[in-house]
Amino acid sequence: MTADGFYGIIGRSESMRRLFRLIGKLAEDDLSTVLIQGESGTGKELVAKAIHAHSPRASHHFVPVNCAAIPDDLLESELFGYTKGAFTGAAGPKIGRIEYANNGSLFLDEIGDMKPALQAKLLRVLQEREFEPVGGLKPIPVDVRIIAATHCNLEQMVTEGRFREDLFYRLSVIPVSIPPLRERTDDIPLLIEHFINSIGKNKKKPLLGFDSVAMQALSQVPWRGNVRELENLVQHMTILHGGSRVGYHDLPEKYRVGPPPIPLSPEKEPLREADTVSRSEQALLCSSTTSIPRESWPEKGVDFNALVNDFETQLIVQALKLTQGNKKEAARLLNLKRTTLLEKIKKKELAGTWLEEEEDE
Ligand SMILES: Nc1ncnc2c1ncn2[C@@H]1O[C@H](COP(=O)(O)OP(=O)(O)OP(=O)(O)O)[C@@H](O)[C@H]1O
Repeated sequence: MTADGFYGIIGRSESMRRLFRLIGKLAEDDLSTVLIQGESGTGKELVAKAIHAHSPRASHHFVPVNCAAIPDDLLESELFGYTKGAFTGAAGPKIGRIEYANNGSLFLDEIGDMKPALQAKLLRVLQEREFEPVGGLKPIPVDVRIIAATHCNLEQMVTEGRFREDLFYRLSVIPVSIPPLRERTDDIPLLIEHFINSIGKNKKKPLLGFDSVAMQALSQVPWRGNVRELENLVQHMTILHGGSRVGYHDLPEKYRVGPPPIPLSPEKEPLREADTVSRSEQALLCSSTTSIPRESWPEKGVDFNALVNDFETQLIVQALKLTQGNKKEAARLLNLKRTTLLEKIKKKELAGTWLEEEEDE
């Protein structure tokens, strides 16, 4: 496990750290079947690959099969293979993916889409550790670890009679659940940095980053497509804004949720990853102006000046919003001299587009 992830799975949030520890444990018992559950784009295939790579099976094949992408009538021969003459067109025998995965791992993605007849055949592989190819009579022994994944609620499908109960229990010996991205927004800055580097590697003008206002907005997005959606956004922004830094107004409309968030700080330099983490920790502190719970204090302490500066910025922006940009009135609300307020606005470079649009007294 590195500071930022595990086998290429990026994440530092508590839920992801728990997941990495679980994957580590799974390596100790490399026969048990694993069922990975998570919304689309949460990284189920990455997790399956990490389980394989961390296990004693790592030097053998990791064989992925997407049960939803292969037509029903082909899936059986893809998985189990066939003998010569098994059906019209079977001019010779063909090894199936189960046999190809012998001593390694078979990753059955979208297992919820598997038809009942095949579910029964798969159950046999799990119970007997052998199978018959299509058209074959002789069972072939196989030593394969099955890792299944689904975005469906398989338990519910069992209740509705759409998935075999016995197979469900066989598969879910070790259930692994990947949380959706909206429940681990702490990981967003780290993931963005990772994608900026990987997408920008071969680009003349890689993206320089996202400013703190854009980053704040992204932490409020529901991310229905999870990490895949975030990766696509970084790709999209690299094409449009390569060589510069993405601001709130550069984001596609669906990511500009609500009014422009109040900037955490007016700094202009690119947001480094380490800063990003402390900024989010600091934002948490900023939201509580009177008392700060003990557990919210970052281990390495806080940047007092930056926090006070951020809070001052928030107050000024709020006053300006309340007064529709009337600086005289905002100064009155803040009990500041008008000239003091003007100086602060200038120093903080707060004249963002939304402020400029407002009427100056
Ligand atoms: N934690 C992560 N760190 C780095 N990249 C990630 C992470 N999670 C997902 N990705 C990337 O997001 C994309 C989608 O991941 P993956 O295919 O593993 O998701 P999935 O849950 O299997 O999706 P689906 O259910 O749609 O098949 C991939 O490009 C993957 O590399």
